[in-house]
Amino acid sequence: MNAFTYRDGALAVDDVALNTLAEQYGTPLYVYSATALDAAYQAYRDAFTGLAPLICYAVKANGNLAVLQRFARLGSGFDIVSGGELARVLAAGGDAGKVIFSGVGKSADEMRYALEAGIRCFNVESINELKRLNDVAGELGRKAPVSLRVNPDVDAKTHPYISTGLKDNKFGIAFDAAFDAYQLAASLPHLDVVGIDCHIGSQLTDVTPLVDALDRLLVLIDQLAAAGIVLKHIDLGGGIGIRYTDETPPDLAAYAAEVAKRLAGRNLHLMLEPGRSLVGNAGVLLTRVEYLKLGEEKNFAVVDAAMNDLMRPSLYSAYHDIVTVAEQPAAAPQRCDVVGPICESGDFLGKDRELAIGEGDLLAVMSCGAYASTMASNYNVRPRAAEVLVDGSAVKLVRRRETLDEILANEKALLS
Ligand SMILES: Cc1ncc(COP(=O)(O)O)c(C=O)c1O
Ligand SMILES: N[C@@H](CCCC[NH3+])C(=O)O
Repeated sequence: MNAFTYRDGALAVDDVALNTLAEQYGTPLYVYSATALDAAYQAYRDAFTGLAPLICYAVKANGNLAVLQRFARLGSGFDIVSGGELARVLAAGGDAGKVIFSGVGKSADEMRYALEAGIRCFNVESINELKRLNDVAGELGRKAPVSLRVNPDVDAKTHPYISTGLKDNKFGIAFDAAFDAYQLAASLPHLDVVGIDCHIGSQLTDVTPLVDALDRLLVLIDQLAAAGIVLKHIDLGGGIGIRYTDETPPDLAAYAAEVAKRLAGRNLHLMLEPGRSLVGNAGVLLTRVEYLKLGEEKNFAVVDAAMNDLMRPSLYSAYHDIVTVAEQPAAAPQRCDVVGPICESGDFLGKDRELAIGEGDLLAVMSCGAYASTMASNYNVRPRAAEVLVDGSAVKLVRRRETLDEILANEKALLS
C-alpha cells in the first residue's frame, strides 16, 4: 500500500493534498503518514505472529518524537545508538525496559545514563566495551544486561557504506572470537549475559544473508549452552529493504517462516531492530522549484531542498523518486538534474529526471521517511526543515522549521 497517491489532481496523503501543506508550512517540508507508520508496524506483528518478537524500532532511521510516540503507543521497543537517542525515546514516552543499546563507541556517561534509566539490554560490540560496562555497572552497584553483537561474516550484498556484517566492517565481535568473549562476559561480576545479536547491513532485498547469519548464531548458541552459558534472547537486527524505485522488498512472512523454523523448540525470545522498513515509505520531502537553468549540456531544476536536508543521494548515490505534486502539470517534460542551493557539485537530489516543471512548482521526493531528516545538517547555515504528521484529515506540525536565531544562539552566547 502506498500512502501517497494522486487524488483530485494532486498528490495526497490520507485526506490531505500535499500542496495545501506546502502552502501552510512552507518548503522544504517533511510529511509523514501516521497510517503508513501504523501499517508498517502491524505488518511486522502479523508476519511474526506466533514468535511474539520484541520489535525494537531503530531510532536512527527517524527520531522525530511524534514518530517515536506513535510506535511507543503501539507497544514498540527501541534500538538506540546514543544517549541522545535514549533521551528522545524517554521524552516520547517510550518504555526504557524495551530499549536496547547498540553501537561501537558507547561512552561511560552513556552507559551510566542507560543503566540508570533501566534499559533492557546493551548490545556490546567489543571486549573493551565489556570491561568498561562492567566497571560502570559496578560503580553504580548494578548488573548490566548484555548481549554480544557477533559479526557473522556474511555478505549482505548491499551498498558498502551500509554493510555491517563482514570481517572488515568495524561492527561486532568477530565470530571466531565470540565464544571467548562470552566466557569473559560471564566471568565479570557486574554483567548479566542474556542474549546474542547481529545486524549485517541495511536495505537488504534478499533475506538469504539474514538467515545465513541466524544459522551461524545458532551454532554459537549451542556451543555456549554446552559450556553452561544459556542465552535467553536472540536479536536479528534490522536490514529489511524497501522499494525506492524498482526493488522488490523481501517478503516479511517468508523471512518470519525461516526464522520460526530455526527457533522451533528453542527457548529463545526473538528481538528485531527494523528501521527503514518501518518508516522509509511513510514520508516524503516537499520542495519547490526556485529556478530552471536550461543549458546546452544539461538542464537544472534548482529547488529549495538540498543535500543538508536529504543526504542520501550525495552520500550513497541513492535513488529517490521525484514527482510533481500536480498530477498533470502544465509544463512540457524535460530532462534535468534536480539540485539544491548548496555550494557543492554533489548537492543533488536526483539526476537526469524527466519532469514537467516550471518555476514555483512543487515536487515530492519520495521514500523520505528513513535516514532523511535524521541525517540533516545546517551546512551553508540552512535551517532544518519543518516536519508534519498526517493522520486521516488531521495534520500536526511535529517539528518547527528551525530559525536562524536557533542556529546562531549557541555560538553567539560565547562571543566576547
Ligand atoms: C545495530 C543496528 N540495528 C538496526 C539498524 C536498522 O537497520 P534498518 O534501517 O536497515 O532496518 C541499524 C542500521 O543499519 C543498525 O546499525
Ligand atoms: N544511513 C543509511 C543507513 C544506515 C544504517 C545504519 N546502520 C541510509 O541512508 O541508507
